[in-house]
This record gives sequence, C-alpha cells and structure tokens, in this order.
Amino acid sequence: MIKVILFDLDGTLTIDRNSYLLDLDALNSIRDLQSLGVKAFLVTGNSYPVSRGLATYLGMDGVVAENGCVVYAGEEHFLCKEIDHIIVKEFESKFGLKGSWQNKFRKYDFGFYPPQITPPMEEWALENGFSLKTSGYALHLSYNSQGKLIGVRKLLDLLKLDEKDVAAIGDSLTDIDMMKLAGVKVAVANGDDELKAIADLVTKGKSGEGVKEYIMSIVNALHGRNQRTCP
Ligand SMILES: O=C(O)COP(=O)(O)O
Ligand SMILES: [Mg+2]
Repeated sequence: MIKVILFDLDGTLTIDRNSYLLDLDALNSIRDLQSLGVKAFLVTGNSYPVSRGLATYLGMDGVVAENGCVVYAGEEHFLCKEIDHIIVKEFESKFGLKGSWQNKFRKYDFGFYPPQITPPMEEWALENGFSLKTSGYALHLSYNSQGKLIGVRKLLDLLKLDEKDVAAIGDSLTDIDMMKLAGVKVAVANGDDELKAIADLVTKGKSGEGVKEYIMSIVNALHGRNQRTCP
C-alpha cells in the first residue's frame, strides 16, 4: 500500500512545464490524500528556504531540496559537499550563464539559465569533479552525482519505509534519480521521454492535471478499501 508520495515541484505541481503557477486542484487532491493517512513530500531542485517555505504553507510533510542534498522531515540533514561561491561565479561567467536568484540561498546545488548542457560544460565539469543536470527549468551544478537519489534514500531511512510503499511523480530528467527508490514511478504526460520510458505509469493529463489524476486514483482506491472494511 502506498504510504508516501514524493512530488517533484516545477513542471509537476505547476499548471504546465515552464510555468511557476501551482495547480490548485492538484494541491487540493494532495490534501484529500493526506487526510487518508498518506504522507506527501516535495523532492525538488529548488533551494532549501524556498522548498521548506512552500512545504510549510502547503502542508507537506517534509522536503528533499537542492536536488537531493538537503532533507527536512522534522529535522535537517545536509548530505553533499558545499560549492565555493567563487567557483559558481567562475562557471557562470565562463559559459555566459545567468545564475538563479536562489543561488545566494544555495550551498550544494546551484541553478543557471538557459537550462541546456553543452559539451564544453561537460568537459569542464568532468575536469573539476562536478556533475551537471537539467530540469528543463534550470541547469544544475553540484558535486553530487546521484542527484535526488541520495536525499530520497535518507528520507526513506528516516521514515523506516520500504520502497514498495513509496510512489514518486515527476516531469524531468532530474526525477529519474528520485524514481530509483520508488515502488511506483509516475511521469506526467508532458514529461521528458527518458523519464516516461522508465515510468510504470504515464498520466493522461499534463503537469498538475496529471498529478490530480494519479492522486484521485489512489484516493478512490483507498475509499473503496475503507468501505469494504466498514460493516
Ligand atoms: O530547480 C529546478 O530547476 C526544478 O525544480 P524541480 O526539481 O522541482 O523540477
Ligand atoms: Mg520538475
């Protein structure tokens, strides 16, 4: 039985990819799910303050932020090597990138625009021991080569959860790492092809609509179970 759902944020809980507007119907369906005892976590490439602030106001049960490097589930865990801000600036100017406004609040995983990785960047990253990823929203630079996987592993340890009790839903390449430890892997309809290829289920709807569709299927199944067990 699914006890925890991991939600990517950008492109998944938003109304579309490349939008920052949250899908309010998807958020309401998450509340319905939580009222049935299923826990909800944000697992995102966003900075810790943004992720934790959002999770608090959305009533989420915790977060994995900075693409796996920071975990909060009642207490904080920091899992990656910090990047010196001088290196961040060097990377930005060397490749003519614009740093994310959240970079001043980041320690382990930094974001840049445009979100495309080029071969010279890959060469530089390899020489300097970094890993590059793209979410479609931003290009990410980190020493962490395992991405969201390390944060999700920590979260499951903290919650003493088995992978089979976990579902994850996302839209981009950076969610493939999150899915590695999820018993049920869900991709939204407008997600990256590589993610859809490893998913157990691809929703009919895009982004937030797809989230609502998947959650309602669980909510209905749980209601069905409860009705069967009530005399
Ligand atoms: O920070 C990003 O680039 C995207 O964040 P996400 O992991 O919630 O999609
Ligand atoms: Mg995303």
